[in-house]
Amino acid sequence: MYENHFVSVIIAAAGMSHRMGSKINKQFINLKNKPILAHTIEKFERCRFVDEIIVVAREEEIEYCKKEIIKKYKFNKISKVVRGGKERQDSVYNGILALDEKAGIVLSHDGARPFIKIKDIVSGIKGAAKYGACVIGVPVKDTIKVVADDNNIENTPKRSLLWIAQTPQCFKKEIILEGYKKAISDDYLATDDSALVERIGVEVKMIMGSYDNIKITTPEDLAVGELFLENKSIIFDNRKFILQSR
Ligand SMILES: Nc1ccn([C@@H]2O[C@H](COP(=O)(O)OP(=O)(O)OP(=O)(O)O)[C@@H](O)[C@H]2O)c(=O)n1
Ligand SMILES: C[C@](O)(CO)[C@H](O)COP(=O)(O)O
Repeated sequence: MYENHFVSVIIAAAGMSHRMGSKINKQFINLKNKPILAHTIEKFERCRFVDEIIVVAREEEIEYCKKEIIKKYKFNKISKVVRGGKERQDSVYNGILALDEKAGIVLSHDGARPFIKIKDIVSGIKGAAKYGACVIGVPVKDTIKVVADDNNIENTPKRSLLWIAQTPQCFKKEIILEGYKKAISDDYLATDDSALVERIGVEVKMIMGSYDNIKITTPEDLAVGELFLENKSIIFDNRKFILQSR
């Protein structure tokens, strides 16, 4: 609970892992001997404000998920495991339909983002309570180009305005519900939840997160992920910088 809001988290884990090119769902691949999805769920389990976690899994993986992730790692905030849909948006919507009736704040999170920090989850929950809608993200470091089909560069957006949207994306329940209902009635598909809320005219705040909250998408992300879990530190300017603080 956060300030009388019941906090629900939807973890989307029902993708096909096409870009990983793996036979098994990438979320069941081990990083330091623990499946990626277990690393992810653990962060939300350990966040004291989180009341329930709904895992969205592929229908054929629901039983595996219950046995090899939830039971094995003794997670006890999981209220339901529901089946996913064709797109991430369909999967999150199935999670929304399964929310506890007490839900007041709803977070959506990618099962494939295991390095989320608890402090950033807390910022997201507080942001949703304060503003109604917020997204955890980081400013881009590179210059971004808009490129046409023929590879010609069309334009160069001003970098200082560009942020990478990560998850969790955090909303008051009625706001995310309205965004999803409108998207469904308009047959509108987006790659994140915030876009559905932005298009109904609700302001969404961007909240500074952490650069290590990467999405495990392609094989090189696994190597980076293993490195993060080493908890290696680098020292410069008499400051200690820990690659991933847990
Ligand atoms: N129909 C879908 C598609 C994606 N996801 C989840 O949404 C998150 C972000 O998606 P992404 O990294 O793109 O995963 P995949 O869709 O599995 O990857 P790909 O596009 O390479 O197949 C992942 O945790 C993924 O499991 C989901 O629950 N349901
Ligand atoms: C929601 C998301 O993780 C924000 O960066 C991202 O949009 C998911 O997109 P994908 O196409 O499912 O990788």
